[in-house]
Amino acid sequence: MILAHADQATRRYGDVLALDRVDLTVSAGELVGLLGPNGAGKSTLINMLVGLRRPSAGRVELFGGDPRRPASRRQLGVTPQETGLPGTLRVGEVVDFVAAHFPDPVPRAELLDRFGLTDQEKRQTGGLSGGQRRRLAVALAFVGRPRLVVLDEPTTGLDVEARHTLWEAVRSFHADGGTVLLSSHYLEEVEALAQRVVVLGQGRVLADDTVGAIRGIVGVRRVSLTADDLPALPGVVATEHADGRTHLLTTDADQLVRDLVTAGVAFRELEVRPTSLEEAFLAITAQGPAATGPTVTDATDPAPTDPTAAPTSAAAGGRPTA
Ligand SMILES: Nc1ncnc2c1ncn2[C@@H]1O[C@H](COP(=O)(O)OP(=O)(O)OP(=O)(O)O)[C@@H](O)[C@H]1O
Repeated sequence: MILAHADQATRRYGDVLALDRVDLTVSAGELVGLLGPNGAGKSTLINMLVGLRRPSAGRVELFGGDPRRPASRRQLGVTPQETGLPGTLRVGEVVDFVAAHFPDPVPRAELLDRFGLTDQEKRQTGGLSGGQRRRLAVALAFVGRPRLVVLDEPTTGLDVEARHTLWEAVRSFHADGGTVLLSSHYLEEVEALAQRVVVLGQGRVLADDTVGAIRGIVGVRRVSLTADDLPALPGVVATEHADGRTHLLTTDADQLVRDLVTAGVAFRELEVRPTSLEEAFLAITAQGPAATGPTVTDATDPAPTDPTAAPTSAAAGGRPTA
């Protein structure tokens, strides 16, 4: 059963094309990670799916209806990127206030325990730390026993322990049959939680598949070496320089090494290793519509334009992204 659906959803803010014909389907029981750099369109997509924004073109559906209708949102729990809490209310009171809107809410003590907030129950929310406030905002998405929870960067500002507590809560919700869509900058978060990852870049879906499949399809390798001078080399997705070493990201490490030898490069300490999901993700993003990898430094080669190049086929190899 499809719980949330975007069909060619497009959103403009004035001249800014924030989302460009995005297709996304979230089915019951899935835990989907939405990954993308700043400004990729994650919040815009989430806000449209939960009824906070209207698409400029295309269609969005929640539980088979218009997300802007309250009836469509009854079984939804949301934590937007930014939330305001009434500063003078105590944590327990805020939970009770939200719980009062639902027929069968999670008991206060159980919810606070699940999110590591038991010790804060009697404190006014205005006196909480940023991380505690964030945890409370996320906890509130679960209070009404929703079928679908949508979390926009839920762990921003949380320390490692708080992040792990929150992951456990999300996992247990999912294990009990809940459906989750969460956006994140943290790749380890998506790897730790999600079965499926949708990569957004510049308002487009660049890839939609399992974490493993995306890494496999992209197949980016990191070729590290020390060399005084490097010519332009084909097949290099991105180049980084650090501590006197050059790191070349490529989808064909064997060919790159052959090219280095053919070009007569006097390299030392050559090392080839697989990349993390983060590097694979950056490689996909770097080859999005305008080829602007967010943290890839000093890309010396233009992104390949060959439509069969690996990152493009990452999109084609996954679920339909056109
Ligand atoms: N209300 C708005 N008015 C004008 N432009 C907007 C508005 N909201 C978002 N945008 C623009 O739309 C694009 C997508 O923004 P969005 O917040 O959806 O990205 P994001 O992937 O959630 O980014 P981040 O990771 O930084 O939260 C950006 O270029 C942003 O500047």
